Amino acid sequence: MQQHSTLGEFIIENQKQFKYSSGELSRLINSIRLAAKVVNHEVNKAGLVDILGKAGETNIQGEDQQKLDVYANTIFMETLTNREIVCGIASEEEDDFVTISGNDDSNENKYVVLIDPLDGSSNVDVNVSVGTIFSIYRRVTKSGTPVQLEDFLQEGNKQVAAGYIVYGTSTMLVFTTGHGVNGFTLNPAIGTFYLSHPDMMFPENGTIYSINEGNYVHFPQGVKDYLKYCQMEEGDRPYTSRYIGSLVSDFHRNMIKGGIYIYPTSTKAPKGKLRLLYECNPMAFLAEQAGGKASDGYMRIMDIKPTELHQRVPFFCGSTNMIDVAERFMKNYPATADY
Ligand SMILES: O=P(O)(O)OC[C@H]1O[C@](O)(COP(=O)(O)O)[C@@H](O)[C@@H]1O
Ligand SMILES: [Mg+2]
Ligand SMILES: [Mg+2]
Repeated sequence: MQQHSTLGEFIIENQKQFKYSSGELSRLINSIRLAAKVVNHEVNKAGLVDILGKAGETNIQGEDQQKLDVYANTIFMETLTNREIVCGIASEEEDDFVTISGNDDSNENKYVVLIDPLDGSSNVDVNVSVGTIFSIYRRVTKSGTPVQLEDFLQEGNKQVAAGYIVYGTSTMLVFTTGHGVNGFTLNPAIGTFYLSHPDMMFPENGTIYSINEGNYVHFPQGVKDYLKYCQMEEGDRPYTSRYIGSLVSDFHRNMIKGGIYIYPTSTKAPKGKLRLLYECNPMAFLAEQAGGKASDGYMRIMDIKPTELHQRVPFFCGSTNMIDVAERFMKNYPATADY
């Protein structure tokens, strides 16, 4: 595909590659593109409008919702609902999944979307890059009937598409439909996404590690051992520590430069912090499509059978050789998280 073609052209050009290509998935990705532009507009002027700070509510995970969490959630929910292209949506900011029924109460649409409307919430007020993460599945229950929990609790290896938007120095939409990973940069002057990063690939090796070392004393021994390994004077080590605190932004940097992101279990978070369905599975799909790897330190993230909508898992994601080494340290000790 010729570089700098628009996202719209790319979608039309590649539609025939899309599994079950009936145009529905294209319309769905186009709607995510639209919602991304609306949210981007608000993020870019966050200090000027009343969108900073806490919303005064907590979500089902007991986290204080930021105003931008709520705003982004509303925009993505409305954009996807109004276009009647999905039969159900699950979101970090919604307690339960939302059934989208058509005018006649049934819904022939075949896709469900799982979304983290605003990723990196702790960075919103301090003007550090944040993102949105999405994951798309075909429903498994009969179309025309109300969507069920089982339509959302599918293994990551069943995803038909996944991606993220990073609202950073530039705004990019990066996604996969199972045929590689492509990145599109928004030209804010004309509101159009252009193909700027075709066929993105994780370097097999990297020298960057991303982890919140402030939790070091609470980490499992395998993680402590791996961090010591990263910091030793040997070969291409010590590695460089880089941690933005927005999964999307840390992942994006590591995919371009080579690196590993780890959010492990800890005595404070025995199952880890990140959510399997709308954070780890979509990033794992992208990582694998970009020649990288994603696990919980022991098993492939996308083979984990989900049991709850907001379940958390430990997350190791990045350059293949770095994940292999980290897993070798983890496998010296029994897994602590069970699901
Ligand atoms: O502040 P911590 O504990 O290091 O956690 C940071 C991690 O939590 C997250 O902010 C969780 O995502 P949300 O902001 O969507 O809740 C990740 O983006 C990030 O990598
Ligand atoms: Mg998140
Ligand atoms: Mg979030």
